[in-house]
Order: sequence, then C-alpha cells, then structure tokens
Amino acid sequence: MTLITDVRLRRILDSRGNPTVEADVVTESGGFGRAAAPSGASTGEYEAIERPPTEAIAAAREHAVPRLIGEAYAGNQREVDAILRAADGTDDFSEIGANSAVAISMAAAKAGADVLGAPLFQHLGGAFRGDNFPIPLGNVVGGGEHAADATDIQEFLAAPIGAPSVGDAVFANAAVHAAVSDLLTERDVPCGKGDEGAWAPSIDDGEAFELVDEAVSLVEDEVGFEISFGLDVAGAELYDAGSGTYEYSDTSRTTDEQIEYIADLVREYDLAYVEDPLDENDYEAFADLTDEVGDRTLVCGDDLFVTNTDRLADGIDVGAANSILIKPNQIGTLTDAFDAIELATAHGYDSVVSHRSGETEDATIAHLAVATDVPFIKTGAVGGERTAKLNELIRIADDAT
Ligand SMILES: O=C(O)[C@@H](CO)OP(=O)(O)O
Ligand SMILES: [Mg+2]
Repeated sequence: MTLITDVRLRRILDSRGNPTVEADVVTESGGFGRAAAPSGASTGEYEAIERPPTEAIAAAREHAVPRLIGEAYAGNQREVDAILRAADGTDDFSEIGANSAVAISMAAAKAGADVLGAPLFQHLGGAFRGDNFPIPLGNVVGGGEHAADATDIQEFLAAPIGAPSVGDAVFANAAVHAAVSDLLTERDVPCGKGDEGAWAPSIDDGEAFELVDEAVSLVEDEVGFEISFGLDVAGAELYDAGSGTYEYSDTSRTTDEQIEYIADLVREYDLAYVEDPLDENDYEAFADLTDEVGDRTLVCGDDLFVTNTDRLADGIDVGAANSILIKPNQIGTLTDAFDAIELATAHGYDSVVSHRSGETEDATIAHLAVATDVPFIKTGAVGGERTAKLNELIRIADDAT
C-alpha cells in the first residue's frame, strides 16, 4: 500500500524569499506527503551540501526519483533514506543536494503516515514513544548572521522550563518576545526583526542580557512558572582561525577567555542552555566548558556536530558538550537524524530538534521532536513559518492527550 508511485519536486519560497525544494510523495493506495527543505545562514562547515534548488531538483529527478518510484515503500523510512543515499553516491549529498534529499525523506514519512491513517509523530515514534512534550526554546533577541547591526551573540532564547504544558510554554515565549519589545520602546531603542522573528536591536550583548533577563522575569511573574533563558552563540561565526580569537564588536577573546566568559554568563544568568559557545573544530574547548558548567546547563553542539553520528561519536569520546542540535537538513535524511538522536540518548546526551533561519510552513520537526521524546525544540517564538511548528505542537498535544 505504501509503494511509492510518484515523486514530484518543485521550487517554492522560503521565509527569506529564497527558493527552496518542496517534494510531494504519492503512494499506490493514494497516500500523500508533502515537505519542504529549510535553509541555514550560519551553516556549519561540515553540513551536508545544499545545492541551488534548480540543480538539486534536476539531479534528484535524474538519480533518485527513478529508484524510488515502483521500488520503495514510503512506510519503510530506512529503505527510502538508504535509496536516497545510494542514488546520491557521496558522503555529503553533494550530488542530489541535501535540500532535495531531506524534502523527499520527510515527504515519504508523511505519505507513510497518511496511508496508515496515523499522525506523523505516531508513525515515526511508534506506539511506545514517551508521553513527554518538548519545551520550546524561543528566539526573542538576536543578531549575528541573522541580522545586521545587532548583537554579536546570534540568539537569546526564552526557555520556559517550568511550563505545565506545551501550550503554556509557547504562549510564554510569545509573551517574552512582546515584553522585550515593550522594554525596548520604553528605552527608545528602535528595532526591527531578524531572520527568525527575534528582535534585532542595535545594542551590545551586555544590554541584551539585561533586557532578556528583565523580560523573562516580568513574564515569569505573570504566568507563575519558571522561565529561564539560553543562547546560541554561533561561536564559529565569531572565531577567527588566523588569530585564534573570538572577535566581538568591542573586544576579542582567546579560547580560554571565551570559556570563562561563557561559564560566567551561565552562572550569572542561570542559563538553561548554551549552543555553540565555541568554534566548530574545537572539541577540546567544548570539553573544558562542559567540565566546568555541564552539570548546570545544556552545552549544545550545532555546528560542532551537524547532526552527524561520526562527529557526535568524536564528541562523546572526549566529553565535548552534553547535548546535540538536530537539524534533518544538516545531514540529509530522517534516518540520519534519528540515528543521531539514538546515539546521543545512549550516551546521556540530550537532543534538541531545531528549525533553520530560512524556513517554510513545513511542520515536520514538531512531529520529529514529539516522536523522539527530546526535551527541547528550538523553533522561534513568532512569525508564520515559526508558528507553523509551534501551533502544530499544540495540536499534537491536544490530539495525544
Ligand atoms: O544556528 C542555528 O542554530 C540556526 C537556527 O537557529 O541558524 P541557521 O539556520 O542560520 O544555521
Ligand atoms: Mg546554532
């Protein structure tokens, strides 16, 4: 019944107005799945390769589609993804593009779920998945590669760790986002939004910490549960390999100074989460920081691990970080993303499923996060392509309980 009978690929718009790949997968019994690839701006050096959509589509039509139609079963995700890998023939999807691969992989999963008549999270997670829901990390202030003339640190993320439900958590993040705007208005700081819908004021990182801390406290008092916050430093974007230093607008830090700076921030603001605090090649520095503050916060590898089990295994060996960011398009298929989560879990690393800065209305990651029982999902706080996932989480919770 889930035999794939058609795969259609097209270019659609992403949230930055750039083209991206959308895939439709149709099965013998009329099952249908549609999914679209997201796209990063602060991409990791070791990510699978995103090709220009026109090229990715042409290559996938030539190499992958004929191997799927009449051959693969959408209900058998590992088979579909193995065929995508074999059809591509490279380690990094540079032939058919990770954008074509991930769109087809996710569309096949949705077609498989459609045939079964099950919601996607149920199809992916099975009957014995846990009954936890991920806490959304909401980007409320940001800069880096996502906005010009704003903070050096890429993302300040509200983390409603005490929220009694997904819905409460989602609304709390939106309230923090609104509170930040009010505080900026009070201070006469004009400001627009970055790529992920976070406020992108022209203030320095120190001011942003004060601002987010205050916004979080205000909302915490209102809602009556604990809200912390966290960061995506996107350290690789700040790191200058030539000088071996982290270059901020107003200062420069050696690796040791960067470790101390981040550790101090974790302690001072009781940060729940710190993503990519260090360069993507520096496992050792990640391990040192994890030694220092890993018992009180999540030290998460995004550009460090790129959802890649080999890189994660290297990190596990040396104790670099204690959690991994999971972005299916960084590695190319849902199978690879699942394998990364499984390896992480087996070694006591938490997984955080994540959007990209360039997104579409596709809500697959909401289902992936629930299916795999991860503790956190990072998918923005406001904006249509972000609320597509957040609202889907609310629906899933409503559906499952
Ligand atoms: O660095 C990140 O974690 C992501 C998403 O927030 O950004 P991008 O998609 O630009 O890599
Ligand atoms: Mg990141």
